[in-house]
Amino acid sequence: MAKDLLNVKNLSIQYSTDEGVVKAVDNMTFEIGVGETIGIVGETGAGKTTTALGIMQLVPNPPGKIVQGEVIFKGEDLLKKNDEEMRKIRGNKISMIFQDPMTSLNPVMTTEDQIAEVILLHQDVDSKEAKEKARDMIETVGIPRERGKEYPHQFSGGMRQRIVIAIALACNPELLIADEPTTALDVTIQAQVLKLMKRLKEDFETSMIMITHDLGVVANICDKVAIMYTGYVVEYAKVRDLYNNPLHPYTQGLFGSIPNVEADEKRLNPIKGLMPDPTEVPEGCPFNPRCPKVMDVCKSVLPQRVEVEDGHYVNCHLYPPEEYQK
Ligand SMILES: Nc1ncnc2c1ncn2[C@@H]1O[C@H](COP(=O)(O)OP(=O)(O)OP(=O)(O)O)[C@@H](O)[C@H]1O
Repeated sequence: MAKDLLNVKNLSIQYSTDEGVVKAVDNMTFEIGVGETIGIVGETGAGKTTTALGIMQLVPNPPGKIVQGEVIFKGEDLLKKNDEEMRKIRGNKISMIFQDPMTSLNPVMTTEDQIAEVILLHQDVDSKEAKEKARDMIETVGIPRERGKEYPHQFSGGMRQRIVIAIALACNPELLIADEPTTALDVTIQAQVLKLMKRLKEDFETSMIMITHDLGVVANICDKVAIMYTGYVVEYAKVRDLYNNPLHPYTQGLFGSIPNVEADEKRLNPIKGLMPDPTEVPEGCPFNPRCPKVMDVCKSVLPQRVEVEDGHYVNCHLYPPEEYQK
């Protein structure tokens, strides 16, 4: 069993809005071992990005606030670090890749200068060495090193995202957080970028959090997965266990929403209904109004996390703790 690099414990993050309080992340717990990748999956608004921002201490405050929890990175709680300490960690030990590469790149700076800037900030090298390392990174992500002299607009979308990956990996971070890194790209380019990320993660032994709404991406790249619904993790397991034996009706619904070519199904079975208004999440289990297996208890009592098989956790009244507690 890999040693834990990151332990997120009971993390809760809220936003105060004019409409009321949004519990964007509610009592979230997961861990990542060295070299391991976890997928965080959920529909839009489930709280995936807020989880990432919480780990990086980048939740905008106001309106956001971390109300409880711990984010233990290599034995130290990041939530207890000050701005200066966090600046040294971000981009160096923990990096983040966002959905749209254009928002992360500076349009008026050459790509090699942008990578070199990060290296200079965190490593004890002069600018010539930093530039050389930057060109090495450009080559590592599959772009000819001479193109480092070019500006972001001279690259295609897929190449820009490769540059963003090069920036994120420039200081060989121990943890990479990728927030829907391929969503803005064409399907064929998506596959190439994912393949690249998978290879780099293995070469550099980087641990990774992959935020996505795509279960295919998870199957491809992740070791573990947390399924989120309205800020709340409903199921958490090794990828293989979750795919072989999805327990939560919401997870089962997500699988029912994927076209299955082999089964030659005529129609999909999308989950009925919509995610609730984030300021008016239903009492009890937040999924209860959409759940095909809803019981009375689901409408008033929030289910607790139960370990149904080794390392496979679910929050659902169909799995009462007394039956599964060892
Ligand atoms: N700055 C903010 N102010 C108020 N509410 C916010 C803010 N940022 C996020 N939220 C709310 O918090 C909840 C979680 O949002 P978050 O962006 O973390 O979800 P997500 O799962 O990453 O969604 P997406 O896939 O669309 O990025 C949503 O209800 C969202 O409206």
